[in-house]
Amino acid sequence: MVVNKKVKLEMELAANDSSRSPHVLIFPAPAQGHVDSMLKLSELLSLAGLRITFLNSDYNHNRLVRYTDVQARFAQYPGFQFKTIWDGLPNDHPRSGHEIMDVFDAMNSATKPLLEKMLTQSDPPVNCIIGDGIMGWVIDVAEQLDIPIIHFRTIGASCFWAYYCLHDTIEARQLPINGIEDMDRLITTVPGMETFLRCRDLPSFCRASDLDDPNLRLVKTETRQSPRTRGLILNTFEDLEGLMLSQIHTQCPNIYTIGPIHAHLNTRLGVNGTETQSSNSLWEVDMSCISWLDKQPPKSVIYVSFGSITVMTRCQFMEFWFGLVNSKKRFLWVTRPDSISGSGAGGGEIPVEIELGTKERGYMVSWAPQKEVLSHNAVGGFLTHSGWNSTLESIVSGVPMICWPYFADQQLNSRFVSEVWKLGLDMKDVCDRKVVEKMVNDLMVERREEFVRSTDKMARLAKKSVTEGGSSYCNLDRLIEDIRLMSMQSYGH
Ligand SMILES: O=c1ccn([C@@H]2O[C@H](COP(=O)(O)OP(=O)(O)O[C@H]3O[C@H](CO)[C@@H](O)[C@H](O)[C@H]3O)[C@@H](O)[C@H]2O)c(=O)[nH]1
Ligand SMILES: C[C@H]1CC[C@@H]2C(C(=O)O)=CO[C@@H](O)[C@@H]21
Repeated sequence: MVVNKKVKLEMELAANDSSRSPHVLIFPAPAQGHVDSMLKLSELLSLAGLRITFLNSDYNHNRLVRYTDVQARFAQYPGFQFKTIWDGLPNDHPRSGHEIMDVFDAMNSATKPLLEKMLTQSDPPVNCIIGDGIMGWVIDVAEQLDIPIIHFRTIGASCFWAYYCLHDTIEARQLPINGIEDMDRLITTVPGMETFLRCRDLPSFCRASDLDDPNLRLVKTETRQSPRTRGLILNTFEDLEGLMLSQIHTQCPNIYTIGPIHAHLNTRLGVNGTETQSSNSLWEVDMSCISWLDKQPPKSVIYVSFGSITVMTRCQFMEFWFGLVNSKKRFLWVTRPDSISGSGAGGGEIPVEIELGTKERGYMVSWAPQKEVLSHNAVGGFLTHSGWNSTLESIVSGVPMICWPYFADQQLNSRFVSEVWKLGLDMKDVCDRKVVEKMVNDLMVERREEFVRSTDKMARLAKKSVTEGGSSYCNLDRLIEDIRLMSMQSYGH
């Protein structure tokens, strides 16, 4: 965006006058990975003096205030406020596993009219909306009320691009996938990924045999909405996803890569990554694992966590458990109370060798301070579901990964981790104790040096991007300037 001298002067004046500074509504999809990164964006913009309303679902907000200090933390920003809205689901809906997908239809019908009303009545008026890129319907509301809107998509650029190309992939009849035998076929319709993207690496929704599957339709259609907005914010950095970003650029000319956002926030707050991180968790954080880690030798522990949505069967859980114990490596494992599905969820007999091995070398918690764990000196590997935030947090901490993707973008992220960035191993579509044992040993011992070379390098690049003069640092400054400019144009609205 080109800013002339007069506008620049007005912007500077507005920046010094908080009552004139832009009022931005930030609205994430109601899930941990979205709330966390968009709250971090809110803090970054609050630090720059913008007035922020963070719109959270009632359900998640109750959990956020119960388990964190967000209210006290954000009270230091006079222009910041929380507002809440109904996500359209009953309170007892699980909101985990594949059932999380119910929220998108529910929001479209129940939340949309509530948002319209809230925006119409907002005092001060909202000058700019930063909406979650998976909820395209917010653009309709913004357009109707003539409010500028920017998208924030919380997944990586590579998955965004694969979603964007779904129309072409379907048109070229490369989907649907024809059964298990077809999983290793190369997909050639995503420019930049022709040589390594197999059917099994496509986002999980592409596994549907029916091309009208509502989840496939959701990601395909919503991704194509972003060019309607004033810009696209992505939690990534140039050195990681430059090639895919240049592809996206052909469709969305105004991209702001500002990630890794957790590291970026640390830079702007002037704290280093080793200090205790403030939490935006929707679960109670169990800090006891840090004292346990303090007693373990350097780089000896594999950290195991499958994020906030993954659900697995009891049988899969036991394969992981046996694999970890049999690897003879130390492990710290996050097992959310709602993470085991099906008839075995209530528990069962635990073989004695598993119990003993865990007592000797393992530690389990229901929710960990993940960023702190990953930057702890005792942690040498991460067995992850490849959620985008976890992937970035591991990259910043220089920790190699074993990927066991569950759904959505995770199947694609894990391919990039193993095949493109060489930051670890991909265990997708397999859940077998022998494979777990072997991969843990490969990551922690046999192939350690090779992975550490790449993880160290990428960690350095990630940190560089969020230090003054780095690409993400400059892009955030540009975003702030553009929001000020956009808002000036919409004053009087
Ligand atoms: O014990 C834990 C476990 C996780 N986390 C945090 O929870 C977040 C999890 O986010 P992510 O790794 O992205 O996984 P999901 O919670 O599964 O996130 C959803 O949202 C992401 C962003 O869109 C997508 O990439 C994922 O596929 C999708 O499942 C991370 O910041 C973790 O640090 C903790 O703090 N403690
Ligand atoms: C529940 C998932 C469906 C798609 C969303 C998403 C995206 O923006 O594509 C990423 O992970 C999820 O949390 C959402």
